[in-house]
This record gives sequence, structure tokens and C-alpha cells, in this order.
Amino acid sequence: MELYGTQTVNEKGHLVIGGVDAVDIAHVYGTPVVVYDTKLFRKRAADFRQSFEKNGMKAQVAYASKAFSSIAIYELAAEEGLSLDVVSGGELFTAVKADFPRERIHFHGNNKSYMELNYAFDENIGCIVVDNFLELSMVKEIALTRKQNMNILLRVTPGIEAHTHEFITTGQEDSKFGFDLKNGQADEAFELAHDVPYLQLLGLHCHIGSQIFEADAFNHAAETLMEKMQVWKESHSFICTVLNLGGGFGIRYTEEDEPLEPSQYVEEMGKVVFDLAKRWNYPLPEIWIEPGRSLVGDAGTTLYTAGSEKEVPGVRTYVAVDGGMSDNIRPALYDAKYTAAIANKMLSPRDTTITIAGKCCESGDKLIVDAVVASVSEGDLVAIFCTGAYTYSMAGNYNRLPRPAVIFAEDGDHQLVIRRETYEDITRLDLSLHQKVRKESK
Ligand SMILES: Cc1ncc(COP(=O)(O)O)c(C=O)c1O
Ligand SMILES: N[C@@H](CCCC[NH3+])C(=O)O
Repeated sequence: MELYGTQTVNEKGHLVIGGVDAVDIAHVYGTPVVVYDTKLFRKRAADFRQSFEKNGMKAQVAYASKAFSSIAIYELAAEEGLSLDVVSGGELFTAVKADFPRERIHFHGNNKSYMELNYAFDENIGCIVVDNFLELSMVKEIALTRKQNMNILLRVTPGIEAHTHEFITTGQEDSKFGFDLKNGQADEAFELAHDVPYLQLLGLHCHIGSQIFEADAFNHAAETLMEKMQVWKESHSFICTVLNLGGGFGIRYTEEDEPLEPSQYVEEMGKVVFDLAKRWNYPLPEIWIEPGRSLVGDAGTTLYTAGSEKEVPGVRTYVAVDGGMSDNIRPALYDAKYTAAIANKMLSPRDTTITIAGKCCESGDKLIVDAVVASVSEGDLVAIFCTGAYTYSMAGNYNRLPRPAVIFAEDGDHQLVIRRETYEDITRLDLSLHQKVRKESK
């Protein structure tokens, strides 16, 4: 079976992450707990950055923090020289709490509110990625009223169908995101945006989807956007200085997944941009990318404790763990596949097939169907790998289950970065009918 990043197995037959025994982690923090191998995060960040540097290309690698947003991961991203993609006032607030360098924050979202946009101006962030006409008019008004400069990119949908799960493609024409590149919307947005006092239109953005394996899809996107940039150069002598090609670089959840190295995606798309710029005598734009999953996905492992077991004779054996769809909605939502191991029995033969179920009141709450693992008993530690992206950040309180704790492990040290939710936390917004509450003024 595949281990990820710094993971090893020690002489006790325990899984070790970041130099820390998973069994010790469970003793100290309880379960479920999400453990990040921060060295793997650092390595991925460096791989992305260096792939550009080595080819002499100016770039920004922005961590798409919807994959996992917390103060500590933002601090780590800043340390590793990354920029930051936020998609809401809440993520921006988290970035401010982490004191993330404002000039490296990029603000996304298909329905940013007036309040959120003002917040971005208050913090004087690096760039707003404008998604639609309403937002463009709001950004203009705010910039003019405040007499404050703001960099913007226009997000476009290039009409590219990436081969991934239907729910996580975003670059196709039938999408809620961005200005359509082919039906004139992008041109109209350009006319409205390229010559506005206080607004600096840096260039274009697209994001074609997530968990993509083929470099061709990114190359095609780069080419399509460069063509549009060339059209505006000819028609308006306008030069885009930034080309943002989004995220979406796939990772290996199971052996069926065959991603490329981050550097391969980046080098190929960089070459497309470089060659076209040369052919058209176009000043080489800075390339920005926004990896999320490929920075944190396989760096995260969730540890659960095995509980009840139910055999359905001739069909399957269910083993329930102390979390489930409340901390990882992806199997239920996307039919996402994961692999698992019994973290305290890593040297035992993997001779048992079980379905790992959660504890939520929902038949579909299965984390892995037919996982092949070592023989498992109540109290064993179940590790599910590659849970670093879109799990904690999509977690909820269904059945009022508390969200897990999150820790970072590196070089034998471990640190709590999000404490486990308590029942008090879960009820903190509830009001009793017997409480005297002042009515909100109209
Ligand atoms: C605009 C944008 N950028 C970046 C990402 C990050 O994608 P991924 O986590 O697949 O790299 C997303 C999510 O798919 C996105 O919507
Ligand atoms: N949340 C999705 C991907 C969507 C990414 C955001 N645009 C996932 O878990 O795979």
C-alpha cells in the first residue's frame, strides 16, 4: 500500500506521520483527528515555485485555501512564499488573523457582496478576481468613491471540458462562474474594465476544474486565454501583465489515479505561454496559479477509532468509526474514493475487507466501501489517507457531531492548530425560548 510524504511504519507496527507515532497522536488529541504532514506541504509549495523559477518565469503560486482554511495553514503558506486565494469574507478574515501579506491575497467568488468587496479594499489586498457584471460595477463604484487603487483580473470561462467529476468542472460554458469567452461577455467586460480610474486590469483568470490529470487541458486553457489577450492587444494596444490559470492539479487518492508531478503541469503550460508570447511578440505575462488539493490533499490523514461492527452475511461487514460524512462529505457527495489502513497494525497482513461507515444517521454515510485492511477490532485506529483537501473545510455539524481536531506534525513534533469542537461550541449560537433576547431592530 502507498504511504504519502514523510509517512513510515515504526518497529511497533504503527503508522508514523511527520516523525510522530499515529497512536500517540490519538492518545494526546483523541479521534477523529486530521494530521497534516507539513513537510509535504512545504515540498509541494517549493516544487511549484521552483518549476517557474528554474525556467526564468515570473509567477505567483496562490494557495487555493478553500481546500483547507485555517490561521496556521495561512501562516505556513506565507512562510513558504505562497500567495493566497480566498473566496469569502470569512477566508479573508482568517487571512487577516494570520497577518498574511495583503499584497499577495487574491479574492475570488461568484457572488461577492458589497460588504465583502469593501473589506477587500479596507485590507488593500493584492487583487480582486472579478467574476460578473454586477461585481464589476460594485468594484468600480467602491474604487471611485474611495479614490483607492485596486488590481483586478477578469475571470473567464474558456469553454473547456476537463475530464473530472461533473460537479467539480468549472471551465465549461454552462457554468455559474466568470465571463463567457466565446459569446462576447468577456469582450464586454474588458470594454467596461480596461480604462477605469483607480482600477488596474492586470489580465485574465480561468479555472477549468479540479482533480485533473491531463496537462493538455491546462495547455489548451493557456492557449485560449493568450489568443484573447492577443486580440485585445491588436484592437486596443492593451497588454495583460498577468495570466492566471487557476488550480485543479490532480492527486493520487487511489492507485487508479495517475497524476503528473506539479512541475510537469507548470512547465508545459509555461512553455505554451512562452512560445505564443514569442510568436506574437507579446510581452511575457506573469503566470499565476492556484493549487489547492495538490498542496494539502495528500498531506492530510484522518485518524478515527473503530467502533461497532455489523456483518450482513454474504454481503459485507460494516465497521463504524467515530466520524463520517460530517468530517468528510466527499464520498457521499462525489462518490470520492480513498484508501485506509489500521494505523496500529501496519505490519499485519491486509486480509480483511470491510466497509468503513461513519456514525451519522444516513445510510449513505460510508467513507470507503470494500476497503482491504488488516483485521480490525473495536478500539483500533483507522487511518484514511489523502483527506487534507475539501474535508475539514467542507465539514458540518450534522447530527451535532463536533468537528475534529487538526494537528500539524513535522520532524517528530506535533502541534494543535484547530482544537476539537465541543458541545458548548456547537450550541453557542442557539437561543433558548426562555432566554430574554433583545429584538433585532428593523
Ligand atoms: C477559482 C479556483 N481556483 C483554484 C481552485 C483550486 O482547485 P484545486 O484544489 O483542484 O487545485 C478552485 C477549486 O476548484 C477554484 O474554484
Ligand atoms: N470541493 C471539491 C472541489 C471543488 C473545488 C472548488 N472549486 C472537491 O472536494 O473535490
